Amino acid sequence: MYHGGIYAEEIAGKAYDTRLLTRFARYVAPYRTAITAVLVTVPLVAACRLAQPWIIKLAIDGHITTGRLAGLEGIALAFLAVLLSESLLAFLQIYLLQSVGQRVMADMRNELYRHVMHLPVSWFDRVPTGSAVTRLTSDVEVLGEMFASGIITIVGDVMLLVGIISVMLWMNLKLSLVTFSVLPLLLYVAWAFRRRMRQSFREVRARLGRLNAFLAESIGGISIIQAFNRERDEERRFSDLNASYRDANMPVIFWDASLYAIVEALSSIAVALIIWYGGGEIIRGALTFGVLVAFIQYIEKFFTPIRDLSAKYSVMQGAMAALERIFALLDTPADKPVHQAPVPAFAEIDRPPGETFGQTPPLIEFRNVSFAYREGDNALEEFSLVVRRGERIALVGESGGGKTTITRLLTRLYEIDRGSILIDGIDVRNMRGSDLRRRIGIVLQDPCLFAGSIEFNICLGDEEARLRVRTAAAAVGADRFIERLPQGYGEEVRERGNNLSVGEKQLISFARAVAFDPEVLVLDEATASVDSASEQMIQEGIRGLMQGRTSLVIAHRLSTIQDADRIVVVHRGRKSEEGTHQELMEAKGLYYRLHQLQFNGL
Ligand SMILES: Nc1ncnc2c1ncn2[C@@H]1O[C@H](COP(=O)(O)OP(=O)(O)OP(=O)(O)O)[C@@H](O)[C@H]1O
Repeated sequence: MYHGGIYAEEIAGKAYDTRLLTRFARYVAPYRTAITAVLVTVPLVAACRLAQPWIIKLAIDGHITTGRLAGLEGIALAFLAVLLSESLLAFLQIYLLQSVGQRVMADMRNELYRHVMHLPVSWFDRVPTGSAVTRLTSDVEVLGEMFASGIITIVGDVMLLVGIISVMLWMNLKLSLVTFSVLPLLLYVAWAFRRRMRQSFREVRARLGRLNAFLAESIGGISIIQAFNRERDEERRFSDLNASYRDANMPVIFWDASLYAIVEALSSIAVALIIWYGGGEIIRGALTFGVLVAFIQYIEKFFTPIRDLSAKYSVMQGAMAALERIFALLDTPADKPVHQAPVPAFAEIDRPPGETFGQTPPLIEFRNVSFAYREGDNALEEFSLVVRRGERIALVGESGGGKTTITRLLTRLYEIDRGSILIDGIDVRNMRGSDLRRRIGIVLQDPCLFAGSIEFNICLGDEEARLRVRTAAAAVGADRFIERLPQGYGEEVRERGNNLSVGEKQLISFARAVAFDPEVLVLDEATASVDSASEQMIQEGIRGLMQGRTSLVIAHRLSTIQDADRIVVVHRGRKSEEGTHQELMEAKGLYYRLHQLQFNGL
């Protein structure tokens, strides 16, 4: 009797919204045959339920009280047939409804996942991961609940209620009015209690959210918790949150149980009224015994759907809220559009006098690029950089200077606000995201590994890259450790690569970049310190990685970039210096100071 469940959050809105349901109908349309079959069963089930008390009335008035045995078996058989038909039809209805529900949910999850995969990275900055996961899981689940106990069953309940009221009125007007005298109270109780429960549900939902967030964080950070002996403390905090969640559930249980009890009591009162009034009528000869029994049965069939209607209404409200959120997510524009309006091409850009590149444009050019993650807080300001084919460029500077931002803009994970970024003289906004990213390989600071084999982690399922897995691993020197593993390239990587060392994870991510054979390589050097043997292994890997490629390296250890073609110092979103190691050391500027700091601790 715990209707509405944890999905009853944010229930305030409509229980029926034509716009949302029309759009939702598109997902149900492929299963229209099953839905039509369900729609046929709905009135039939209602008719079976309606017929049972009527058949009992016929048996009592026509045979039992008159002592006429002939024909009684026929009536008993008819009763049995109606009961069996009802069971069979109800089975069909529930089975079909729920299986369509599961199929629709699976389709929606697929569509949502496909969509989320193409959303711009900036969207994930705004929306917490947990919220995106909720859309794909519990929000979709609510729609399943709508199938199981919403929409169509409501239609069946309403049909049954209208049927019962009509039959009662037709059988005996006065007796019906006596029965219906408890109705206003029943309706009031059902709605008032349901409203209280909704308020309590909201609290339950909020506290469950807090509990889940805490769990995710503490399980994710278990090694830190254990390393700092925080287990006891964490247990206490969890226990408090758990108790608060338990307590929030108490009012819900109270109102639910009360509603159940009160509806039962009211239905008993209605039966008592019928026995009292109907009994008198029978004695006076104004009513038959069969009608009285039928009335008592109808009352039982009448109260249950009324009690459940309010719960079903909550399910519908929850479903409308879920649909609203799901469609809002689907309407978030995916991947950045390829700009149709002319973005200035290489030849059209105003250049300062004296600057020429001849006929061939450089491979990469940042031209006066400005960008802000948050309005008014520029992470990059008027940044310009030219990278020629085959060059090895190092980006250095203090933390938070904007180095990573430069690489994100180049791969169009974020859109620039002003200026332009050109590749081979073509503005990246005129290129398709997928084409652009095929040309640029990226190695992130934190090597991201997925559950699957080492081979899968190198090629990520791409067929072309799969052919290059072994040569790529060999190029970065990852083959040595992979071949020592019991399963070699088939060795399973556990969650986030927990069974591999930091250096090994790095090498796999290098091999991945090589396997995709990009023209340009962007490498965000890891800041994590590894022992000197691993360090040497990684440096060798990096050399293999950059072999014959144009590269842009974000360097945290200046020792690794002294032979770069050019070093660019990024400071507070601007380019503050540019030159070779030798030139910058001689200039005695920011680079020189960073160098002194790292090597001499000055
Ligand atoms: N997703 C984001 N949303 C909002 N602000 C961000 C985001 N990513 C970075 N920033 C901010 O932008 C600025 C530049 O960050 P960026 O990551 O480019 O620096 P960085 O030079 O790469 O630093 P590090 O060397 O520590 O990696 C910082 O002030 C940072 O706080």
